Amino acid sequence: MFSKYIEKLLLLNLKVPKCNVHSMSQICDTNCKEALGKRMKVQGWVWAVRKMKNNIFVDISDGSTSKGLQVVIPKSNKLDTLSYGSSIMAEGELTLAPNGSIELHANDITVIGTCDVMDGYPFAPRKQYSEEYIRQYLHLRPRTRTFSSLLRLRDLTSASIGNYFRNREFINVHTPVLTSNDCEGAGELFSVKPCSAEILQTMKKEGVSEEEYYFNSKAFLTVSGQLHLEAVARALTRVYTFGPTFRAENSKSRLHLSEFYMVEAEVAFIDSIDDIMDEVELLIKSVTKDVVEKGAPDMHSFGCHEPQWLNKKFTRMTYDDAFKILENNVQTLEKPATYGTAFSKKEELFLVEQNNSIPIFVTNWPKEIKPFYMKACKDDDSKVAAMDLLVPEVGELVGGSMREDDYKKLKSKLPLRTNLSWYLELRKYGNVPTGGFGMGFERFLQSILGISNIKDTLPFPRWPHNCNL
Ligand SMILES: NC(=O)C[C@H](N)C(=O)O
Repeated sequence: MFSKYIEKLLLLNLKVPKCNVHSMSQICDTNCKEALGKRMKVQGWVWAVRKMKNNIFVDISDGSTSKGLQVVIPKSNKLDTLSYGSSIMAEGELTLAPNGSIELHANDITVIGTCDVMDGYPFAPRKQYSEEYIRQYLHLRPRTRTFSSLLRLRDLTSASIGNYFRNREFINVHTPVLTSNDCEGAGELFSVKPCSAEILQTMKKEGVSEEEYYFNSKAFLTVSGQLHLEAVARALTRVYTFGPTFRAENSKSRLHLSEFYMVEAEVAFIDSIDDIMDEVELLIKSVTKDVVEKGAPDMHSFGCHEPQWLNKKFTRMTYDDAFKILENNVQTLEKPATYGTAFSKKEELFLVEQNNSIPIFVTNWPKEIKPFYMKACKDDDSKVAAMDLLVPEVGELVGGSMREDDYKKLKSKLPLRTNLSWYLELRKYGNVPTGGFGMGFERFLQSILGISNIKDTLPFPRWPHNCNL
């Protein structure tokens, strides 16, 4: 296996690293017999140090895999500055330990960066810490085993989403982060204005508003790439974007972030929301299967299992039917549901729970509570062809709809949105029906990895009053 990796590099015409430093993933994951007896150089951070009678045992990790490598050094070496948390480089021979795993018998260890564990380093080996405790040290959190597993699983999931779309012939489009539109119309925008001294001075001189000077219009951080994606879908047919989106919601809940990544897809030439739901279900199940399979060691060290719904068909029901279920369960819910409003988190979670924890697509929503761009249902003008996917523990994970493609109907909904004339114009030239969806990436990670708090799904979470680090 190990030599196969080298072979692959050579095939790609890439140079095998000269310094002969190998990653833990190359050494531990391949579990290769060929590497045994070879001299290797490794580098990483120390998880734990055990001083025994003749030898010092050091567990190190470079973060490339969930596994650590045990380095064994004769005690005759003077290594006063070696402690957990320090960074080291070790050189020696790879051998098989009595338990069958690979270890490095080092004759040389260099401490690259010391770690004074008495001077505030917040983690000690083999100690369990709560997520809240670890979250206080965002800059050191990647050093913990669980969080480094999370980061690798996040990477794997993100790559798997890219592969899924490629296999399904979707084209990746980078939609802008800076925009002048509020796609969702909910006003949850962060506004952007320049703060360069030079520009500020010019603005003052010219007496122009700070907010509108730079772009000639107000600018915001995007809440969704959908509108731009609709423009590209009317040329490339099947497109997706996967990038950061921002919502100025005043919520510190375990399910909200001010900055989150969203996977959004848009498909042209479709005429039913059912096609969108089929795509969402396939995406979620394919990516989850892939992560469960390829990420097994990290899922194990992270302490999570394959989600129970993975092999079950997702339920589909209308808003009206979901509402009836809520109405019939007033006692359990304490508060009666109000028809024509969005479901509360409690109601969303209840609906999934009573469905044996199988995800539910809720369709045919009252038009008043959904954004302007959604298309009316064919058989009921008071409802829109939209869906929300509700999943266990998280509630709403995906939202999507057929888009209003009738020029006149859309125009009547746009009077207050003069800056969206370009969006309306899409319905004028070679118009086609489109539909699409958006899935919050962090909520997806929460649901497949069983993470209770969304702040533990990405390295540097942003939420109200928290943007210092
Ligand atoms: N692309 C989408 O359909 C997502 C939708 N704009 C939302 O933010 O919920």
